[in-house]
Amino acid sequence: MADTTTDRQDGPGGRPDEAAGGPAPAVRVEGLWKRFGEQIAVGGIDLSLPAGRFIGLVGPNGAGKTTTLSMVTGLLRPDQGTVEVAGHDVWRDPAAVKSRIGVLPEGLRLFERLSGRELLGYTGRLRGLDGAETDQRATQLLDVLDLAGARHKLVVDYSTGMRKKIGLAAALLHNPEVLFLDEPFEGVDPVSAQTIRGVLERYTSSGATVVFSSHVMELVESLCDWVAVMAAGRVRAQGPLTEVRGDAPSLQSAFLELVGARDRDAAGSLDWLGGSAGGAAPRTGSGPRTDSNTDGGAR
Ligand SMILES: Nc1ncnc2c1ncn2[C@@H]1O[C@H](COP(=O)(O)OP(=O)(O)OP(=O)(O)O)[C@@H](O)[C@H]1O
Repeated sequence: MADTTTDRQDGPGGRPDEAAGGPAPAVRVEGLWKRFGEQIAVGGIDLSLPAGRFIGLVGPNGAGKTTTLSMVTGLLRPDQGTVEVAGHDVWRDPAAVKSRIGVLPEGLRLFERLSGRELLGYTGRLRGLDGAETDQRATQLLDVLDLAGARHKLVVDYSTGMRKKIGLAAALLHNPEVLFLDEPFEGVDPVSAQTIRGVLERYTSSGATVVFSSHVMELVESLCDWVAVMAAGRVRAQGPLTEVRGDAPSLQSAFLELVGARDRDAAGSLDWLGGSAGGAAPRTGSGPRTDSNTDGGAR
């Protein structure tokens, strides 16, 4: 399992000078801590995420991904540690960082009473873009993200997937250097997921950086060329995808091993759940069920 940031693998957005130690990392985190009462959400992590990559931040529920992304993007103050994004200290120079990043946070809050088009117009003004530029970019983003037909609909009436897409459009409008996405594909149908994917690939191919969190290993494996694995508030591995995966048959297997979940057979104890093994007889009537199955049928 690797912890390297310099050994470039082929993938979208590759920069040849990186291997020579060229550009600064997109994100550098040192000794980052966050506690909520007794709970250590993030326990002193170091991260160095290279620029120009498609980076996946993965980990089981409660691993500390959202807390980390919130601290990295200036939404949550760390207890300890430093964060630099695009060479600027997030907590000492927040304006410099915020002008260079786009964020699609978890539990995205939007201005619900604006239409999608108005939301982008407002975002453009907040970002200091001139009207004509905002108009052009907004029209293109709405079109590419298949929201043109819903541009006059109020955001409050958007579906989950539409909200993700308008949030992504708002995060991309000012063409940030680094884009942070917390679970961007959650609740998104396969067609919209493909659209989002295309937009992100286009974005990284011009040298920009995407950092996104996800639980879906297949997705991370197919999209990312660099991954960081978190569990219980710590970073278990970080590096090029191929190195983190190592000899494992898939990122999923490597992930289960890294987070220590391989031997868990929690479902085995639920022997009352579902049918019996070997194709249970369908339940009929209201009589008692006979469970001859003793190995759980869940494996
Ligand atoms: N505001 C909060 N108050 C108290 N505890 C919190 C708070 N935010 C997060 N935590 C705790 O910190 C830990 C890390 O949570 P976090 O949301 O960062 O994990 P995650 O990896 O994003 O999880 P998931 O994949 O389920 O979204 C969890 O134990 C969580 O309960």
